[in-house]
Parts: sequence; C-alpha cells; structure tokens
Amino acid sequence: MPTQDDIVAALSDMAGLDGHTPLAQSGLLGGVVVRDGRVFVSLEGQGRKASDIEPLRAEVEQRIKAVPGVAAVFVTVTAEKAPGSAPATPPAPGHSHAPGPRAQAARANQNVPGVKTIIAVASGKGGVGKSTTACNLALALSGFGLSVGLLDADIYGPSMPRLLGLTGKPEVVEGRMMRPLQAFGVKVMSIGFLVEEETPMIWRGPMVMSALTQMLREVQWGELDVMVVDMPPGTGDAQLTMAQSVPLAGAVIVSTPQDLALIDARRGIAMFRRTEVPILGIVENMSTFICPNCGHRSDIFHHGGAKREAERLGVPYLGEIPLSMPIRESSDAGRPIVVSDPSGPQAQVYQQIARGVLDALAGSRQRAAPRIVIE
Ligand SMILES: Nc1ncnc2c1ncn2[C@@H]1O[C@H](COP(=O)(O)OP(=O)(O)OP(=O)(O)O)[C@@H](O)[C@H]1O
Repeated sequence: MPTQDDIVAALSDMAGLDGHTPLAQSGLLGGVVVRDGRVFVSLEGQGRKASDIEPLRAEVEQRIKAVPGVAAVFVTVTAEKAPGSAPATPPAPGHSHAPGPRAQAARANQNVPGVKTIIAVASGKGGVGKSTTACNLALALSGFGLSVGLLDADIYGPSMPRLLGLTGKPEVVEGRMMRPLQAFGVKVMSIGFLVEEETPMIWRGPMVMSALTQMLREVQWGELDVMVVDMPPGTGDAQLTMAQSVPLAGAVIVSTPQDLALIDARRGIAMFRRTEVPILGIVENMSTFICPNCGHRSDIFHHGGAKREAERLGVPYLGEIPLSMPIRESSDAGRPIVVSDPSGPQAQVYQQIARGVLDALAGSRQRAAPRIVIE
C-alpha cells in the first residue's frame, strides 16, 4: 500500500504555477491523505480560476496514479483564498473589501450545473437526529414530485448508507465523475460509499473540503430541483468552511428541545448568519413522546423549547417530530418512515416540514432562481 511519503515523493520535483517554485512550497498543496490505496489531495485555489489550475491538477493526478499500489486518486481544487490575496472579482460598488461568502458561493453555484437549490440540514451538536431529519426531508420533497439529491457531508460519521440501506460503491463514469447511488427515487452521495465503515475518519481540514468539493462537483447529479446536504454536527471551523463553500440557498436547524441543545442550535444559527445563509427554520426533534401502547403523551425533553427559540430569534418554526419508535426502527432498517409508512402520522410531520421548507425558500429567495412548483 502506498504511504503519504510515497505520494509526496512522487510530487517532489513538480513545480507550482509559476514554473519554478516547488509545488510543495507554492502554497497550492493543501493536504494529502492516503487510505487503503485511495489518495485524496487538495489543491488550494487561492482565488484563481479553476481552469488556470487544471493542467497542474491533471499532472498531480497522473503522477499519483503512476505510484504502485494506488487504487484511486481524488485531486480537488478548493476555493480557499490565501490571506491577503487579491479578490478574484472586483468589489461591488460601495464595497471596498473582498467579496463576502455569499458572493463566493454564488460563483461556486455555477459549478454545480443542473442543481437549482441546495439546502443544508445542520445541528449545533451531534446526536439530535439531524441525519434522520435530512433523510426524511429529502424523501418527503421527492414525494412531492421534485427531483432530489441527498449529499451526506457528515464526513465524520456518514449515516446515509445505513439510513437508506445502501451498499456498494458509486460507479466511475466519464473519466473521474461518479454516478450517485439511488434510494427511493433520491440520488445519494456519501463519503460512506467511498470509505469502509470501520475506517477511522481522520480527516484533516483540507481533506474535509476536498471530499466535500468532490461530492458536490465530481458527481453526476443531473438535473435536481433540490439538493439536501446533511452537514457535520457542530459549529467549528470545518462546519464554517463548509457553510461558506457550498452555495446554500438556506439552512434548516435541527434541535432537541432541551436548553443545552438549544444553546448549540443558537450557535448554529449564528454561524449561518455569519456566512449570510438564510435560516429556513428550526425543527424540534424528539419532541413529545407518544406511548405506542396507550397513546399517553410525555414531554420527555420539555417539548416546545425550539418553538420559543425560533420566536426569540425571529426565524420560522418548521414543526416538531415526536420521539417515536417507528422513526428509529424504520431508520435502522434502511427504509425511512416517509417511504415505509407514507401516510402515517410521522411521515405527515416530515411532509409538513418539507412544505415549510419550500415556503421559507420561496420567501427568502432573493437571488433570481427557478421557482419550485408542487404539482
Ligand atoms: N424522532 C425520533 N424518534 C426516535 N428516534 C430518533 C428520532 N430522530 C432520530 N432518532 C434516532 O436517534 C439516533 C440519532 O439520530 P441521527 O443519526 O439522525 O442523529 P444525528 O444528529 O445525525 O447524529 P450525528 O451527529 O451522530 O450524525 C438514531 O438512532 C435515530 O434513529
């Protein structure tokens, strides 16, 4: 199996874009990670046009492919700009600083051809049911007749293969493009398809971006009305960078009703606001527990906290998902509740949330974009 040193050695006599500074010292090489013969390399674009870097990217790829034992190579160019570098586009009138993240995102949007709207499902902390919500939301949107993609960007703990009962690897087509897998009519891409489940996810910062960029732009998504992105939990640097790098039309925040979870949800909202991504609303997950035997309702986690928080923060409240055994069981079985019991009470909650998301999108859409119509 090749090691990181083998890969670095294969690139050691390569020059950067100026033709003489060694690549390793040029600031372009963001990081190299090797896993089971798969090599992930990120090149930091530093505000340059992707087409300027393409010849260099292709050479890096060729050289790594030639290293004995390399099974696959993923070389991606991230949009990160070096601190202090000139803005890639002139500042808008009245603005003397570099373009904000929204402007960067708008540019990046052009690179996901065919995808009309991208929304993030995020949470301030782990374990609140973000992935379950993202998955059922995507399926509910698909049930409305929209063409939907689901991108599992929770690269520290990808859940979509399990939630959707998907195994196997995406087929590589047209050179280096991957074909997404399909589940219940939704196109799905997850880092979990590329890396064995037991493999520890020791992704370094640049690798996070490399994997995300690849899943966004090197996958044949085709024409999508909506792409739902299951974000990694938390509000750290990795999440912030991702929020800035994906051209998001809006974010849905999932929280459980407890005070502590809500504090984290508030941080999540602040993070998206900082990156100028509209908050489409808050979902309260694991809200009231309804006993499947006697129908008794218990507010295990103080039901209603997310609604009050949404009012306080002035963001839409999208609804509450009960703490429900069928939701957990259907997720564990790889047949989420929205498809396994589409007219049941739990599926209806997700459908109502999906409607709320579309309403919020219609309301917050400032940029010219195609309107989503449910027929
Ligand atoms: N409304 C619900 N009722 C019952 N169980 C739920 C509900 N929502 C999620 N779960 C269960 O809670 C667990 C955690 O859910 P999930 O993996 O979606 O959380 P997450 O926030 O994405 O977690 P992580 O941060 O670890 O990725 C799973 O076992 C899931 O089946």
